[in-house]
Amino acid sequence: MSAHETSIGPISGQKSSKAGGAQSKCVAHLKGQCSLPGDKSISHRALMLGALAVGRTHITGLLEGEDVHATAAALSAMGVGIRRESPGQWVVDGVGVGALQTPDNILDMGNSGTSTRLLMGLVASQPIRCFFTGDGSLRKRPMNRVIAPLSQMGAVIESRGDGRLPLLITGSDSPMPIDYTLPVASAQVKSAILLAALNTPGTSVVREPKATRDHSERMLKAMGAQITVEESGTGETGRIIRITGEAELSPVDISVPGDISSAAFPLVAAAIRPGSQIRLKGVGINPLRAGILTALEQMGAPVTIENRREEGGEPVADLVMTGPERLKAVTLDPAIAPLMIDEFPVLFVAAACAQGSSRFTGLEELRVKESDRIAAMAAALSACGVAVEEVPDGLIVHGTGSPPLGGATITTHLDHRIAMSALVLGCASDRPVSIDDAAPITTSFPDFMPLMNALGTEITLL
Ligand SMILES: O=C(O)C1=C[C@@H](OP(=O)(O)O)[C@@H](O)[C@H](O)C1
Ligand SMILES: C=C(OP(=O)(O)O)C(=O)O
Repeated sequence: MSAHETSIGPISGQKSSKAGGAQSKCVAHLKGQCSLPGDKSISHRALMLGALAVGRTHITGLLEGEDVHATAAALSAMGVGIRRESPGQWVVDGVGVGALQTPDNILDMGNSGTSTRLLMGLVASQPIRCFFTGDGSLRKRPMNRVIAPLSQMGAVIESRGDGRLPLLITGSDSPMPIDYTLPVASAQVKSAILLAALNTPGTSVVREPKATRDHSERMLKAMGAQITVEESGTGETGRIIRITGEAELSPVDISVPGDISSAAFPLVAAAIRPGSQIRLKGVGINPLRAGILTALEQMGAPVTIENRREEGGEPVADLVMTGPERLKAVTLDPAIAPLMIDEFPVLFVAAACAQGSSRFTGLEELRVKESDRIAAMAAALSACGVAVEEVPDGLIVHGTGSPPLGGATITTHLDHRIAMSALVLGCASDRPVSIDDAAPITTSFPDFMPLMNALGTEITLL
């Protein structure tokens, strides 16, 4: 078996599912309990930091979606031994910081922004060269946000000219530490710099004006990196992260919690069907990811948090949602945006079923995700009879408190979150809601349909 293979065959970041649509019908309510697939952000980091550790990392609960496969395939192509032992159980034989090899082919990152930006960071401070490309969605996404700091650290990055994939990155053999203030609230940019800093002499500093998910910092600390996190005291939630390079990371066993971004779909489906009662077991509730819980509470659908515990340095709990008689409209504080950035499309669905006008702003980042999620959801909701107003940095959703009309086929634009949000909308609409392409769902939540249907939804492939 070559280094690029696992016991289940070659690791590939390519889509395996056939294109085809799906449809969701109105159901009375959702009932039951389930566990969610592993957190996507933590899964990427477990593979990458495992790859840089000296020795063997055991991972349980790894998300086996296409985005995480893209990360595994790229690391494998760079000489890291990665093996799948059984569902969710993976072993990574780390090569140590600074010991990755130039892959012998282009790295296809599929649909995954996190894989691309974090791996660019990893490559930036090592004397290797990688070509990165991706699917039609990823090739439209902005990479200048990582190209700028990584170039300052010494990497040479050639892109198509507009800072988009495909690009070629030549890592530096004498990288320089950086003191960098993030111009956008982005955990991907922060993590790219932290990964580059690991093989850079001296101390690098990342200043984030608004706190973003801190999975990289937590895992780096657990593996023995010299990293400190300080509140910046600038009024907002800012932080200053300092990391000292030429590090040696020690492997740790990583248990990946359930993904709160995936949990948002059954939570909202239950919230829009009165009388629903669901329990989602073992979901990560890192405070920098848990904005969806605050938002749903403000809409009159509080989540009960039970059995709180800590697993692998991350807070975890069981989440119980009881579908309320009616949902209230909300004007959400824009400060919450980084704490639930990927959950907005499905929160817009909750707002469509609420009584009154909800206002969501501070969401300019949603326009540069797998699709322009503000435009895509505005189109989806209005096609289903919901009045919306698009603003440059957000969406106003005029809910009437009665079920949306539905009856439309929604264009998913290669975006898993648009696909799943539209299917959640169908659970509470007068007429079925269809999507043109269900394949993107496998990027983050391959078991979405069976899991949702076990809770009572009626979602079928077309
Ligand atoms: O760091 C991560 O794992 C992620 C950060 C977020 O992106 P940004 O950093 O672009 O906000 C999020 O949207 C993405 O799904 C995962
Ligand atoms: C934005 C997302 O992922 P990525 O940036 O990794 O493509 C997402 O999962 O919603």
